[in-house]
Amino acid sequence: MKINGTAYRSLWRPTDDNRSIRIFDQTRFPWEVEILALRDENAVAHAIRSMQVRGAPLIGAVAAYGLIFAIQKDASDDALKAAADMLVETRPTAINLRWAIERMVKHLLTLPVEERVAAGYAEADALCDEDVAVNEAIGRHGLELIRQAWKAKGEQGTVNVLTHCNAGWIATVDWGTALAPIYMAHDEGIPVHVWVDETRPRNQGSLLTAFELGSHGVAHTVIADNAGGHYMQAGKVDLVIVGTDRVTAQGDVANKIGTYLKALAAHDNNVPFWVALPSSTIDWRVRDGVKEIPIEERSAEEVLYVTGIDDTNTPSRVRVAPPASTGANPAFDVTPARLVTGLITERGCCDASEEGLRSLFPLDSTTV
Ligand SMILES: CSC[C@H]1O[C@H](OP(=O)(O)O)[C@H](O)[C@@H]1O
Repeated sequence: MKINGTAYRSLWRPTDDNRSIRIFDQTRFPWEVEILALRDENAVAHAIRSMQVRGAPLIGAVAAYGLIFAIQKDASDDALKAAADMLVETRPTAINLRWAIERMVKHLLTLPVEERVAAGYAEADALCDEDVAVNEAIGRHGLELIRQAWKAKGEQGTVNVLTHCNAGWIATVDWGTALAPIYMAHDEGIPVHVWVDETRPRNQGSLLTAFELGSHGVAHTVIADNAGGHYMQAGKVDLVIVGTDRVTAQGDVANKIGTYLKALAAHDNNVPFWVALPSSTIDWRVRDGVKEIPIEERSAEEVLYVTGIDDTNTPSRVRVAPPASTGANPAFDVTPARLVTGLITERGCCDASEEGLRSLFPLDSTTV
């Protein structure tokens, strides 16, 4: 997608330095567009932990290259597995990280040591290209939902979509998941408006989703996380589309903290609640998301402080709780499948259930 009229992916290999990758430092958005060069697995691990790079599919893709940076030094089985373990541990909830690393390790272990670096770059490049194609397909399938909402309104007014956190192109290699249908609807001329949950505590909504939508010219309004239910009650939300970090075999959805509360409000107000995901986000090995999905606990400082810029455009960080107060910061929650209208995948839309998922991804077509 574009930033200031220039087309980018959120991750790329520069032609003049092909043993490195480039990413945006997403902690600087929207105030600055800072590009980081990564050429070492420890720098990749730091970028993921510190959320310079974030978003389930994107952290998987970046970690894939981090694995190659490690085996450039030592491509032995033990070194490969040690680097894989280190990178997988950087963030526990998004299954795409583990999926990408396991895909790379499985491929590289079949090869002689001397072939692993070149083959690794080829596999990571392929993984990125696949992510772009998959997300474009998600966009096309999700676009149909927005078209239906537009028709249901007699093609009058606007289609109002609420989204939580950032599941846009900067959360993936390109296009995004939840935002891909919105971009396509906008480009098709459907008047779409997005309610953007600010998404405390790191404000991926107000800082990243609003930045993305504004860059693409999509109408949007930033709202407090707690306002979504109010707008649903007022009939101002036609559908909710969010991303996800892990979907279980029975359709439970892990996503940014606050998603569960949005799903409850949507269910109470009969607002369709859709979750957009590539199949790399399905974890076929777990069923009960509430019991089985590890929820990342991040620093309480992310809750106790807010980061932004002051009126002099100076980056600032202000405390929003008494000095003596402690905080807690679970980064994700799990929405039970019963609250999910459906899943938007690269192969189409399906119910949030094992039957629904298997209708699109039969057992023989997936790695269990
Ligand atoms: C397309 S995956 C986006 C998903 O990842 C985000 O988490 P984080 O910003 O912490 O990496 C959020 O849960 C989004 O829904």
